[in-house]
Formats: sequence, structure tokens, C-alpha cells
Amino acid sequence: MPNITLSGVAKSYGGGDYAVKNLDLTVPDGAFMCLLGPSGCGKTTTLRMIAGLEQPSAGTIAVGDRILDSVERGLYVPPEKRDMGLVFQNYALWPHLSVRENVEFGLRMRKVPAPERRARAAAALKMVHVDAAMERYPSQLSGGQQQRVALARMLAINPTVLLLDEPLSNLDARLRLEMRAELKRIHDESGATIVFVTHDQLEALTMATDIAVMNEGELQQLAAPMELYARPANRFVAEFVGSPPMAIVDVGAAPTGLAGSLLRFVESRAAGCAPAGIGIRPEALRLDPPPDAAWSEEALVEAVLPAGSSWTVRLRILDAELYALSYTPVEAEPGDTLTCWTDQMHLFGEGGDRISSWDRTKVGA
Ligand SMILES: Nc1ncnc2c1ncn2[C@@H]1O[C@H](COP(=O)(O)OP(=O)(O)OP(=O)(O)O)[C@@H](O)[C@H]1O
Repeated sequence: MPNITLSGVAKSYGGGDYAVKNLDLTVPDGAFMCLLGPSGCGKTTTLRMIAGLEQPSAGTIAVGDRILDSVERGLYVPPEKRDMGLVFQNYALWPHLSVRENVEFGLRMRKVPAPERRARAAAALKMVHVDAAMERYPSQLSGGQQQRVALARMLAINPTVLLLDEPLSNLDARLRLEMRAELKRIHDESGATIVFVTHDQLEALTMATDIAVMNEGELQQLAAPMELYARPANRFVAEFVGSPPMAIVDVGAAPTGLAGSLLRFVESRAAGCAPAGIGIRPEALRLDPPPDAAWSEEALVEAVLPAGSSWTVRLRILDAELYALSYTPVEAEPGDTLTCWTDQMHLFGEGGDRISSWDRTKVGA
């Protein structure tokens, strides 16, 4: 299956507001692409346009040379002729069909002979761990089980493109983790192209080969997960990807407090650089002894949040609130003072774009 290409795609549901604005996006053949962004940013609309469930208001959608939508040329290919498997959050199973019959339904429509149908449905249900409930009806299943049946229904068809809209949202934490690994395995083994909508940055970071971050209908950045994390294009991406989030300290015209000391620190290393914001990721805010006392700041502990193998500490340094993520126990109480320091910073310009990143171990990154 060739690449899926969206060129200049926009969608308005009427009323002048655009849910998706001038989107150029290529989903490479075999990619696991996550569309990531906050609620209402246009992810679902984009996925529905790729599926053919919504028609764009402008632009072109193509798979290789085959045009699926072209507003300019008046072309539109309906969903059933796109050969794409869909699983949406509202996984509409047929209530009057058993789990097995639901999964077999798509195969029956494709005229797959009965014995093969049974075998493929059973294998797909086993993959999502609902094979024990094969003869039950959807109303007798939990929400999470229904969601997995919807996944199995799509997997049984073996489509070359899978379009998934928050398909793991109803699962508990453990099952979610299991299904993420399972989806990754399915992707690796099938070679299918997957487009996956999520607002959960961890889900995107753990599964995707490529992440398209969207905000207010616009693409903010398209990159591989680690690239996105290490070199966010702008403040929006920097703050959206990563948990706890990156703290960005604003540098005013006459910076005081932490902003002033960070700026002096930046200036001593990057002459002529005038950032409007300085970002520090929690894991880069260090609580161990600094290599240079001049780098350190006194921080007031506001909260310590232990999580078994890591400790998140909310700190206040003068006028700024920051998080530190430590993998060694933090024996501090709210109200205590800790010395912290950093050797990694992201510098953002006036408009919010990242102008550079500084990492003591990789100078010039
Ligand atoms: N059928 C519709 N009619 C009118 N407006 C719509 C329709 N569907 C979506 N919208 C609007 O388009 C914008 C984008 O919605 P969309 O569902 O694509 O976002 P999303 O990022 O998937 O959000 P969520 O994660 O909440 O599903 C929102 O402002 C939404 O209110």
C-alpha cells in the first residue's frame, strides 16, 4: 500500500470555523502514525476524512496515485471502496449478533467461506483476549470487552490500512498497556499502515513511528517520537508532550527572579541568544549535587509525589513553578528547601518557536 497523502486539506462544518486548516500530511507506507492533540484539535475529523466518512471542504486526499478526495476536481470515493479498517471510540457492535457473529460479519460481507471465517474470527478474538466470551451478546460484555471485540472485528479483515480513534480509551491501565504492546506487534507483523488518534501523549510516544501533533486544527509538528521529545518545534509541543510537563519560564524585558538567573546562565554560554522563554524538562531539573555551584538555585518544595520507582517533586523557585523527576528517593517535605540545577534547556523565541536547545553533554544540539 503506498503513502497516504493529505494536501491542503481543510474542513469546516459550517459557520466559518475550521476544524482542520490547510493540512499537509504524508502517512508513509507501513507507518504507525499517531494524530496527537488536545480535545477538539481536529484529530477525529482528520481520521474521518481519511476514512471517507467526512468530505473535506478543500484539498486532496490520495493513496499513492489514487485520489480519494479532491474538492477541486469533484472526486469522492466512499468509505467501502477505500479498503481501510476502522475502529472508532463508539464501537457500534450489532446488538442482535453474538461476539463471534459480530467479528465474522465483515468476513461474511467479503464472501469469505464459513470455515475460514470461523478460524479468522477465533484467532482475532484470541488476540484481544475475548475468545472466552465468543457466544455472548454485546450487552453481556463490559465496555472494555466491547472495545476489544471492535478491534477484533477490524483485525479479522486484515486491512492494509487501520484507522483507529482512541480504541483503548475504555480499557483499564493494565489492559491498555497490554493492548499497546499488542498493537505494536500487530503493526510489526502485518506491515499495515496505522493511523491512530489519541490525546494521550504517552500512548503516542510508546506506539508510534511518527507523531503528528495538532492544535486548533493546525499541524504543529510531524516527527518521530524521540525527535519530538528532544526537539519540540514550539512551546505548544514542548508543553503537550512529556509528563509531568516541561516548565517554561518566561523571560520579560527586564527579567528578574529565576528568569533572570537562567538568562544570565544562557548568555554565558550562547552569546547573542535572546530567548523569550526557557524550558526545562522535569528529568533535567536535577537534585543531586551540581558540578558547579554557580549553576544551582534554591527551591522550595511544594509537594513530593512518590510513584514507586520515581519521585516527582513540585518546586517553587522565586516566581516560577517547576517539576523535578527523580529516580532516587527524595526525602523532603513540603516547606523544605532543596538545591537544584540543570544542564539541559530549550530556548523559545517571541512567537513560541524553539530557537535552540542546550545540553551540556551535547553542546550545539
Ligand atoms: N459533526 C460536527 N459538526 C459540527 N462541528 C463539529 C463536528 N464534528 C466536530 N466538530 C468540531 O470540530 C472541531 C474538531 O473536532 P474533532 O472531533 O475533530 O476534534 P478531536 O481533536 O478529535 O477531539 P476529541 O479528542 O475531543 O474527539 C471541534 O471544535 C468540534 O466541535
